Amino acid sequence: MTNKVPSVTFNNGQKIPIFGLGTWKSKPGEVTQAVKDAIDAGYRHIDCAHLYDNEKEVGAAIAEKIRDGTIKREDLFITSKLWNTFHRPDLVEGAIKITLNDLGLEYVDLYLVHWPTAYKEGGSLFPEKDGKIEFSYVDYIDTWKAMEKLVGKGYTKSIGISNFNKKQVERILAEAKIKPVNNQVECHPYLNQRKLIDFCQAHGITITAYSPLGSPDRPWAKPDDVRLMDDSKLKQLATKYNKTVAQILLRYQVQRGVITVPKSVTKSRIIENFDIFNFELQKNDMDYIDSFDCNGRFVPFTAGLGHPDHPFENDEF
Ligand SMILES: NC(=O)C1=CN([C@@H]2O[C@H](COP(=O)(O)OP(=O)(O)OC[C@H]3O[C@@H](n4cnc5c(N)ncnc54)[C@H](OP(=O)(O)O)[C@@H]3O)[C@@H](O)[C@H]2O)C=CC1
Ligand SMILES: CC(=O)C(C)=O
Repeated sequence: MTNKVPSVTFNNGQKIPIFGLGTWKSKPGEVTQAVKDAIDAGYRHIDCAHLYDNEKEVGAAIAEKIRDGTIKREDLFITSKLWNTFHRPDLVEGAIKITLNDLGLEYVDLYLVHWPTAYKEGGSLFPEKDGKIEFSYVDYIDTWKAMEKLVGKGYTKSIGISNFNKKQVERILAEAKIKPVNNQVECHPYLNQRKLIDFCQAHGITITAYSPLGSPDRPWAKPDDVRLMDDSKLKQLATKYNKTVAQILLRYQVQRGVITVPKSVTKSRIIENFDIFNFELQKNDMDYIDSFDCNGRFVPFTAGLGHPDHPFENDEF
């Protein structure tokens, strides 16, 4: 295995390792060990969010790996995300301070607006009334202006967006003093996001692929749902390259210049997923994988359905 992870350069000159560890659904009791295992394996990029309810335990791993001399803070790239209940501009600084306090850090490297859709502020992360999510209608442009202030205050090196569609990215670009550096979106062969990637990259916005393995542990998965990692065409490619399906899926992203953050709490898989920098998919196989696109979303964001800013309801991409 090689520890040489290429990086991608943002429009502000900051570099992000093209490969990192996802932490959604990683239980507080297992994520500290997973992050330590990942750092020991060579990962230097961890993808976090207030929503994941485990930032304290991620922070404990970071602190331990700094304490034992494996890494310095500046060797790491830490991303976190502003949750939907904190979109009101006066809540944004408080939200990042909670995250920084939980992670035990003075700054994050990248802070993303998690979704363009605001929820009712103040209480539960999924505020509900009569079985429906209670929305708020804060314009994400106003949220973005508050995000911009976080950079000047040193709480984050860069700011970006997540789950924003083309029209929403265009609106941000038209208003921004600081351009987003990154749009983190679901991306894998069944939803290859070619159009959104081309659009964002043309405007200097990098893409991070979330759920690159098809998120088999997503809470709403049903037993007979399609499983990306069971795809027979991907299995054939894995055999051809003497790699696993997961490694083919991850290599596909990094080879097209897309940052990716697979989640695992299993040490052997954490090591396996990282072992993708010593082989190359042939151009015809990259094109073949591109042809699997079928607008297949594993994270449809039903908790935002009906919100005027829902990113997947009305627009082509
Ligand atoms: N911005 C956003 O809105 C979103 C961001 N994300 C981010 O992206 C990350 C990754 O996406 P996520 O949805 O978690 O799903 P992934 O596609 O990364 O899949 C994770 C699942 O795959 C399993 N797995 C990992 N490696 C292997 C392997 N080599 N072989 C077989 N199974 C494997 C894991 O199991 P195990 O852990 O048991 O090993 C887990 O069940 C998230 O954790 C989060 O950080 C995700 C969704 C939305
Ligand atoms: C996992 C995640 O980031 C969601 C559902 O917003």
